[in-house]
Amino acid sequence: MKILADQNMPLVEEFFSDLGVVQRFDGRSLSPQQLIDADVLLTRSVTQVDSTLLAEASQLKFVGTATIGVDHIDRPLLAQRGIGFASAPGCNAIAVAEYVISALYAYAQHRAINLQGKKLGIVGVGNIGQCLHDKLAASGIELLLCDPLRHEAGTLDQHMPLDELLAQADIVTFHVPLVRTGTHQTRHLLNAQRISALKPDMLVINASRGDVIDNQALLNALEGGQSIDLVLDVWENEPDILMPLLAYTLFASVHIAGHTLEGKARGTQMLYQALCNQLGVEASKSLESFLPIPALTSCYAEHTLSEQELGRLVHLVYDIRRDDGLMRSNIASQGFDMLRKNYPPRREFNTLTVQNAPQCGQQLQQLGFKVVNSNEE
Ligand SMILES: NC(=O)c1ccc[n+]([C@@H]2O[C@H](COP(=O)([O-])OP(=O)(O)OC[C@H]3O[C@@H](n4cnc5c(N)ncnc54)[C@H](O)[C@@H]3O)[C@@H](O)[C@H]2O)c1
Ligand SMILES: O=C(O)[C@H](O)[C@H](O)COP(=O)(O)O
Repeated sequence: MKILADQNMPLVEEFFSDLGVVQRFDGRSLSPQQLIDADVLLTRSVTQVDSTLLAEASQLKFVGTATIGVDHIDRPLLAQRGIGFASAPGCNAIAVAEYVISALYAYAQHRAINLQGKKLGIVGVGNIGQCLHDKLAASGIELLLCDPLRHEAGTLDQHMPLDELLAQADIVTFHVPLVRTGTHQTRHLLNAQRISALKPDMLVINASRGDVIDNQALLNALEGGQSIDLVLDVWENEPDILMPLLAYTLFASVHIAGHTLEGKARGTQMLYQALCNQLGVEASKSLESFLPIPALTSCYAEHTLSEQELGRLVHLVYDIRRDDGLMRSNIASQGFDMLRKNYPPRREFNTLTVQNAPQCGQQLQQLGFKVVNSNEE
């Protein structure tokens, strides 16, 4: 069996080599000819899987994308051709939620403000939005939620319509899928009209898909003097992004919010499990055995942590300013895709154990850290 896999997908050989021969490809330049004798295609978000790409793929039995987003896959086409499909829902939800939390603490430090008492609007309360909500539940930040689909389905009581949320929130973060048409279209959800109505100095975070915010309208507003704090991980038209927008961002990154080692590895593991399931073989391998030991595994809290100290702990594991610096300093010389390819290792909060933290243990645990009291060791 020939398994074609994106070169930026980790651990493919470790998981899949017992099932077939693994061959790697460049996700942006995969051609229909490369798929002629492929049985399995494993992609990331940069490959458009459509009728053009699959024109000569007569042997293809399975397509997997090691991502949460599926807007790059023509799923009706796969169903029509009887090709099995799997994505990796939730694989990097923790990573994206922790990206946002790192952004929040860095923003608070930058503006010399407290997050406690601020209102954070979460737009899209699926795997990522819910994970962010749960991590921040004991933070003292007031959480406003917007998800009309969950509200209509009766699974979210606390829903607030988007325009009301934007009027009330101090910070808004987007976690919706990219939907290009229909009643719940998310393309340009934050459009020129909504941008112009934003409260002064509002913090806007986008780690969903670039097209969710009208980038040109945002740039026009900023060039026109509107004051918005911006954290952008995703951009319209990646990798050829609207470069002038970069200068107006507080923190910017190259679509890496989900790229913890754990998040990417979980994506590969989920595709391995789905393919094993389709083939009717046992999925015997697990990612725990493949992940390296983190550099920092434990620290000691002497007393209850203040909000600023909590921020320092968050940034000990992941500081968004590292990624902002990487993008700002290197985008011109290396380009968007090369920075993504060479993204340095990043771990999740639960790789750090905080000892002796009884007073703030609940908040730390909720954020995702491991907590032990000294007398429990
Ligand atoms: N930056 C990154 O690295 C990165 C990583 C992972 C995922 N993503 C993006 O984030 C998106 C969300 O991920 P998820 O795992 O939470 O997906 P999900 O499907 O679990 O949740 C999305 C939620 O958005 C809601 N929604 C849909 N349309 C909406 C609208 N118009 N207004 C408000 N809510 C709406 C849905 O009802 C759903 O609950 C993905 O589709 C992907 O595009 C980005
Ligand atoms: O939808 C997702 O899961 C993310 O956007 C994903 O992490 C994108 O990263 P890529 O697949 O391009 O590496």
